[in-house]
Amino acid sequence: MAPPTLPHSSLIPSPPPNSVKELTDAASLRSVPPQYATRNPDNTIGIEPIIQEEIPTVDFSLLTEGTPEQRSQVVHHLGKACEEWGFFMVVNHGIPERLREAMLDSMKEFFDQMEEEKGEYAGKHVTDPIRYGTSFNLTVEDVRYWRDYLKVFVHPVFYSPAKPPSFREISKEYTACTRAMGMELLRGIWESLGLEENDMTKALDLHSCFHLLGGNIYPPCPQPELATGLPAHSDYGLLTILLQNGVNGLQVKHSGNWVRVEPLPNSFLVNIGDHMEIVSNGRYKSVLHRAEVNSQSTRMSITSAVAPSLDTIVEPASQLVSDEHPVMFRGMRFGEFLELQQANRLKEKSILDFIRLHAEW
Ligand SMILES: O=C(O)CCC(=O)C(=O)O
Ligand SMILES: [Fe+2]
Repeated sequence: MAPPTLPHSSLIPSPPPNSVKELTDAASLRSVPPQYATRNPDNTIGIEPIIQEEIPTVDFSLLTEGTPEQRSQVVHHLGKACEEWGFFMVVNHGIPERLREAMLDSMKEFFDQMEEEKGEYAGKHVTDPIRYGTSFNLTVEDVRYWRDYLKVFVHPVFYSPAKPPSFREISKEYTACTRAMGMELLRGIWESLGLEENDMTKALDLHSCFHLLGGNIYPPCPQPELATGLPAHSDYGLLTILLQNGVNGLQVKHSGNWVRVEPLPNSFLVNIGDHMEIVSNGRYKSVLHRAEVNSQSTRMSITSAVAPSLDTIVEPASQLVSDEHPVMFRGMRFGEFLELQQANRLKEKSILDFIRLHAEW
């Protein structure tokens, strides 16, 4: 990939910044440093079109408070959204707007701290319960992505950074609400596969489910056409519930095209993760998504990944395996999958492909 043309002063070697925030706060940048130039806008070969399309919407209130007919309709709709998109918007979820705003504000306050303060959590390993960093995994990447992150384990054991002071209480409430929503969605999704709810809780040990709260910040970028917020990847969990700060940038892959996501006000975005693809024996596939950056506004997203317990060996549900649909994946302990995903380059669905036994049907 040809590097972009840079002004002479940018060629003086300097230590790489600790974070994109540090890089962009320090000076008014006119161009992106070479290691962040992950795209070549002149190379149009292989670039897929980006389109606008309506994303499925799920009315959560009908799942929890609807009549039996309404519930079965919404379960059917949910199943279709999982099968055709692996991605949907959730409306009427009942999580107060003040809590969503407070979570975004508190996450912003975390990123606004001095680098030394955040550096306390500069985790080395995926099993560190609080991990602050930049890009995806600097030890295996030779490029940098235009995002900083915070990842916090919030279940089965709840952790929180000590600062900002509001973080603990807000993230506790926020994660309890999103986990409850995630469990309800999982019940509906499981039902849409014709499976018993109890089987799911047992098979995936959901009482001890692994829940990770993530924060992403994508500061304004002087050359957004050269940089990438996050490259195409799937998430490892069962479901990811995403909230953004009103600045768009997420794209999902649908029927071979990239679709720009413009969420409805007050909605959450939900995507299917690799472990749903595994347990459903490939019926509901994890969706590729990526984040682009822009030159105007700081984008932030908060992710809640709900996953099996770390010690569960996840394999396809036996009820979904038949002569016609042979077993698609070998079983793997969820914790091991997580370590593999986090220790390698972020590249599409490469970790899922590692345990795949057959080509997709
Ligand atoms: O910021 C976004 O919209 C996407 C974030 C994401 O895909 C992730 O954290 O895995
Ligand atoms: Fe993701």
